[in-house]
Amino acid sequence: MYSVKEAESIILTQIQPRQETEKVSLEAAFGRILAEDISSDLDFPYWDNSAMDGYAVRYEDVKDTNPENPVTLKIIAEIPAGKVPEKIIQPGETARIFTGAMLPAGSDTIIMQENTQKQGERVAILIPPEKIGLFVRQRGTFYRAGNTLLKAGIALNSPEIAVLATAQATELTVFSRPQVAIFSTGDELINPDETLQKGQIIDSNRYALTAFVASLGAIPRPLGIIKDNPDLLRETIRKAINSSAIVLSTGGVSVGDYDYIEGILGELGGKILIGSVAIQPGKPLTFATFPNGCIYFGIPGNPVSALVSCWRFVQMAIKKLSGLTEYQNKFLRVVTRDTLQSNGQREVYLWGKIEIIEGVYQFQLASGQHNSANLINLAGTNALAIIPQGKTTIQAGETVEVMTGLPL
Ligand SMILES: Nc1nc2c(c(=O)[nH]1)N[C@H]1C(S)=C(S)[C@@H](COP(=O)(O)OP(=O)(O)OC[C@H]3O[C@@H](n4cnc5c(N)ncnc54)[C@H](O)[C@@H]3O)O[C@H]1N2
Ligand code: MOO
Ligand SMILES: [Mg+2]
Repeated sequence: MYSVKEAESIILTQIQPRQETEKVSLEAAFGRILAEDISSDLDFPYWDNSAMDGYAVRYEDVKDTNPENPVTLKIIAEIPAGKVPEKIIQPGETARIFTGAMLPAGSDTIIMQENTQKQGERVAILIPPEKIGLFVRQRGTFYRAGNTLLKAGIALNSPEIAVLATAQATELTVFSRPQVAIFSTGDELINPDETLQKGQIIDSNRYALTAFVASLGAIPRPLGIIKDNPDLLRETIRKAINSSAIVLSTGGVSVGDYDYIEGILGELGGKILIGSVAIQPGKPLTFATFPNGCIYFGIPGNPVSALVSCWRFVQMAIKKLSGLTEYQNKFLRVVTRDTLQSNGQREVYLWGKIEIIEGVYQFQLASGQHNSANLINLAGTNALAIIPQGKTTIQAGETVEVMTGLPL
C-alpha cells in the first residue's frame, strides 16, 4: 500500500500534457487552456493618454500655481477620446482633454477638471500637480510590444480573455479537451429513474463523476452501469481504453469475490502501478496505464470514497493531461472549529466547509456521519481537512491542513 504522497507522485509521473490542440475563436475561448505563448506587437497603453477629464498642460507652466494667484492658460484645442491631436501645446497653452484621449505633443501632465476654473477661452489652474506626468498613462508602461503577454498552459478566464482581446488575438490555439470514459460497476446498481427493489443501490457515482469531469473542462463519456460480469466488464474496458484518454470506473476494486477490475486490467495489458493507497476514504484505488497511453483509475465504489479519490488524485491528473501548468492540488492551513478524529491508520480526509469567520478562514466539519457511504452530508462542502497518518486527534482551535478548491 502506497502513501498518499507516493501515489500522487506515481500518478503524476505517468501523465504528460497532451499534444493535441485546436483553434478556437476568442468568443469560444473561455475556460479553455492556452496552448501557445501570446505576445502582441502593440505597446500597452498604445500611446500616451489622459487618465482624467481635464486639461493637458506643460508641467513647467503650472508647477507653481496656487488658488490665490492661479496661472491661467489659453485653451487651444479640445481632444475627446479617439481624436488625434493636431496642435502642439506651446508655453502658456493647454488643451481640453478627456479620459482615454491621446496626449497632445508639447504637454506632459494632466490637470483634473475639479482643480481648474474655466474663464471663457482660458482656464485657471488652481492646484499645482504633485509631479510631472501626473494622470498621464504613458505608452508601453503596462506592457512592451514583443514580450510574452500570456504563457501556454494557463486557463482562460475573464482577465485573460480581456488581455487577448486587447492583443487582437482573435483566434487562439488551445489544448483539445481530453475525453474521459466513466462507468459504474455492480449488479446492485440501478438508474435513478428505476424503481428501487430490495437490496439495490441507486447509481450516484456516474452522475457525480460526470459532473466532476465536466467541471474540469474535460469531456465526460458516461457509459452507464456495467454488471459484475467479467466478460461485459472486459468488453467495456477494452472499448473505453481505446477511445478515451482517461477511464474512470467505480466499484469492484476491493477484495470481494465480485471485485474484478484489477484482474481484467491485467488481462488487457494494463500495467497496474497502484493497487491501494493509505487514504481514508478511498483505500482500494487502482491505477493502471496501457500501452496506447490510456490512463485508468479504478475508483472505489463507496460514493464518498469515489469523490475523494477524484478530488485528491484524478483532478490533478486531468488537469496535467489537459495542459494546465498549475495542476497541483491546493492546500491551506486553517483553524478547525471542530475536533477532528482518526484511528491513525491512514491519512484521513474529512469533508466540510472552509468558511470566512470574522475575516479569517476556518474549517467546519460537515455535520452528520462521516462514513464513506454517506454522500448526503457531502452536499454543500468545499474542502477536505487532512489528518496525517499516525495522528489521531486535531483539537478544535488547532490548525489543520485543508485541501481546497474542490470542484463541487
Ligand atoms: N474485506 C474488505 N472489505 C472491504 C475493504 C477491505 O479492505 N477489506 N475495503 C473497503 C473499502 S475501504 C472500500 S472503499 C470498498 C470499496 O469497494 P469496491 O470499490 O470494491 O466497490 P463495491 O464493492 O462495488 O461497492 C462498495 C459500495 O459502494 C456502493 N456503490 C458501488 N458503486 C456505486 C455507485 N455507482 N453509486 C452508488 N453506490 C455505489 C456499493 O453498493 C457498495 O455499497 O470496499 C470495502 N470493503
Ligand atoms: O476507504 Mo473506503 O474508501 O473506507 O470506503
Ligand atoms: Mg467490493
